[in-house]
Amino acid sequence: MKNITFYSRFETDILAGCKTITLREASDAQFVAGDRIRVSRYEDDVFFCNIEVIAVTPVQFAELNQYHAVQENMMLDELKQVISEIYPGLNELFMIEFRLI
Ligand SMILES: CC(=O)Nc1ccn([C@H]2C[C@H](O)[C@@H](CO)O2)c(=O)n1
Repeated sequence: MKNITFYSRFETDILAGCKTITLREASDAQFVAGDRIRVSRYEDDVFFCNIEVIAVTPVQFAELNQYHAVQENMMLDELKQVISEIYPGLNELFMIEFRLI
């Protein structure tokens, strides 16, 4: 089974179903609809759930909007700040939509 990691601070939101997308660089978005993925914490690699990919869609940083913020359970300014810190200067992102399984 494929694997993806999330920073541990997002674990609670994912398990609660409040965070239903993640925005990643191309090398971290090699998934297709229907993939079932093992999810673990980035910091300690502890498994915490499985997800199914609904869709993977290119999105530019400049296009991020309220929809993306709601799906990430963040304010839009906060989301842009988080993305800028993880991927400084990167405009080409991929939105991975997922559901808990
Ligand atoms: C290694 C790595 O990049 N790990 C990541 C990348 C992104 N996230 C989170 C941060 C935001 O909530 C979204 C971005 O859409 O995904 C992460 O947890 N771990």
